[in-house]
Amino acid sequence: MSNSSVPLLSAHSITKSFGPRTARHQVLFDVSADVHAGECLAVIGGSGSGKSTLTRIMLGLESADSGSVEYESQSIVGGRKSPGFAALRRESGLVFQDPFSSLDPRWRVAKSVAEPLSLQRRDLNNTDIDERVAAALTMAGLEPADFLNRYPIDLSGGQAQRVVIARAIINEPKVILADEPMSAIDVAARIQILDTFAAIRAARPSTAIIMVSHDLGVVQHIADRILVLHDGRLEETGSTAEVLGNPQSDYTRQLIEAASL
Ligand SMILES: Nc1ncnc2c1ncn2[C@@H]1O[C@H](COP(=O)(O)OP(=O)(O)OP(=O)(O)O)[C@@H](O)[C@H]1O
Repeated sequence: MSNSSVPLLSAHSITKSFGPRTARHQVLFDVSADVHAGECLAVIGGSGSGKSTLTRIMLGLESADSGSVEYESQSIVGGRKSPGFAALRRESGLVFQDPFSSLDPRWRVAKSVAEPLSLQRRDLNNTDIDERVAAALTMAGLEPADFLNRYPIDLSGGQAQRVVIARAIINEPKVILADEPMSAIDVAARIQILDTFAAIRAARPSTAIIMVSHDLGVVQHIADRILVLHDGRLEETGSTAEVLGNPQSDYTRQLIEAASL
């Protein structure tokens, strides 16, 4: 983990509501969060506690009602007009729960993985792109020769998620959001997804990962720090050892007990 005290990505006092003006439903209440280069931050909490909403706001995929978000000390609030937004878009990778909804069923794996690179790096020729696609697939634990020409329909859920991860890392992002990346994958294949994140961290130690997860076993394995959300409020945050070993709130204790760690 980086020693830098300036976070790579930080959100301050975020509030967010959904629904029409007459029936607003507030889902985040003054939540602050940050992640440093090289750090894996896990965001945990019960269903509907606001984990996805908070992390989507941090990655500029959703706007907050109030509060601020900064990427490399530059605001991303206001979308494309803000100074940090384009850099964050360019330098982030996204992995969601259902890999098949992230892949175009008409595209072979090679094209899906290459697309973000082809869009951003017009200077690269096809040989460079092919090499980087092969390297990303290999980092994701997939043998390029076996997978480059497959369509999504020819992939298991775990393989499809590793293709999505290869696509997410092809541009060497500084930050990766992984929102429940294992919950739609069968248990036997989850370890390979975890191994993929471990390989990314080993190969690119300055990459920050924000992982939303219900699975405290996974969190215990991969996270440096944990942020606990409870009904849209920050319950506690601390190192993985502190939060899991010595939780400060009853709510966190209940989550840990339910996970039988
Ligand atoms: N686009 C939306 N429109 C309306 N309500 C939304 C929207 N997105 C999220 N919500 C609501 O906001 C609340 C928080 O949702 P969010 O997905 O952030 O929680 P979560 O902690 O990630 O939940 P889960 O673990 O079940 O995925 C929920 O009540 C959800 O129904």
